[in-house]
Amino acid sequence: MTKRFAFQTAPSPESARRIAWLARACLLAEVQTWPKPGLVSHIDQGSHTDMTIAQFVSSAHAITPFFAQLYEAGSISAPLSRLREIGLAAERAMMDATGGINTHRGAIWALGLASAAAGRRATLGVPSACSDILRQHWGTEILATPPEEATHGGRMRRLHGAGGARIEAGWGFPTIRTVGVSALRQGRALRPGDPEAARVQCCMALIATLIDTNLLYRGGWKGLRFAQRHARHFLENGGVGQEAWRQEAAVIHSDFVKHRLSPGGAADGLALSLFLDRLDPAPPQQEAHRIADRINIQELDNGANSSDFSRPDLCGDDCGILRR
Ligand SMILES: CC(C)(COP(=O)(O)OP(=O)(O)OC[C@H]1O[C@@H](n2cnc3c(N)ncnc32)[C@H](O)[C@@H]1O)[C@@H](O)C(=O)NCCC(=O)NCCS
Ligand SMILES: Nc1ncnc2c1ncn2[C@@H]1O[C@H](COP(=O)(O)OP(=O)(O)OP(=O)(O)O)[C@@H](O)[C@H]1O
Repeated sequence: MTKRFAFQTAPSPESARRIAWLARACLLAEVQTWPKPGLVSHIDQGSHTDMTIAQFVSSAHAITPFFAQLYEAGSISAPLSRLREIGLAAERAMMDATGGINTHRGAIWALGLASAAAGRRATLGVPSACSDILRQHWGTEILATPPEEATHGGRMRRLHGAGGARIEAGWGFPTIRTVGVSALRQGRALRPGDPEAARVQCCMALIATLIDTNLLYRGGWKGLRFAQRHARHFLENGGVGQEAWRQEAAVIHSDFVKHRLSPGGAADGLALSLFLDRLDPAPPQQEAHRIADRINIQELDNGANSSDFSRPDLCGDDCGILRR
């Protein structure tokens, strides 16, 4: 008999809010990670002259309610066209919050679809991974959607045949699941008690593996290979298990900045890895390194039970992501 989750009917608005808080916590944890090669953080702007951490924080807060909407839409099996409407509204909120800077477009897409899948799973009451639910319910529609013409990703698809964020989502995030989430858990095992180190390990593993359309756009194949080689070298030398891991990662960060390289796909992948790590069950052999298989209601509440997503008194880490 199939093992069932606690709720098998329509999930509650409270569950939708918790998913949204979790998504926001993952976005804030991503940006508050240093050194991430070429990327914006609380320490510096990386390879970006037009983005600061303040914009990422404002953007994360502005888009939070849309993850709840996507969860609710997923719970009633809304078609991709409906998810798209909500996703585009989230993009507009992001642009309003940042003064027209694209901070989280890829993240809205990835965490948004994962939120919808979590809603669908809650209604079905099955123990499947959200990424499997995404692939089974919306994968075909996602893969059939023509690539955007005007975006960097669309151009990279035409020029280089790179699949980018759309293909990764359509297949149920295979790279994020197999590389990102595993590296996060490996990082925790290498440096227990240092969650930032685990996030750096995850980011490096994704840079080493993804065909990141941001890297391709800014650096062409040469830039992408340069980035992958440096990240691979870091991991082969022991990753965050090295004594001087932070200094090593900082040198790579400076090299990326020198070449204006920015692995935005890996940044989004880090946020999504944190999200899926909390939502999807771990393979049995990794169980020992897991803190929670599913959302821990107590921890998520963390003193915040308001339905107002914009409350300034909430630090944003309602899920304890930064402490794990
Ligand atoms: C598909 C999206 C990502 C736009 O397509 P685009 O061609 O611009 O994708 P592109 O490959 O450039 O990626 C956009 C962002 O994804 C990230 N990314 C880049 N490469 C990768 C990769 N290999 N894997 C995962 N993410 C990646 C980067 O942050 C990048 O900036 C998406 O923004 C979109 O279609 N939005 C419309 C709203 C929608 O349909 N939403 C659905 C529900 S949320
Ligand atoms: N911490 C981060 N630092 C930088 N980029 C990030 C970070 N987190 C996510 N990203 C992603 O990287 C992308 C930004 O990259 P980039 O600035 O190259 O794209 P763009 O704004 O589309 O292009 P450009 O600024 O070159 O015109 C965003 O889509 C965002 O999703």
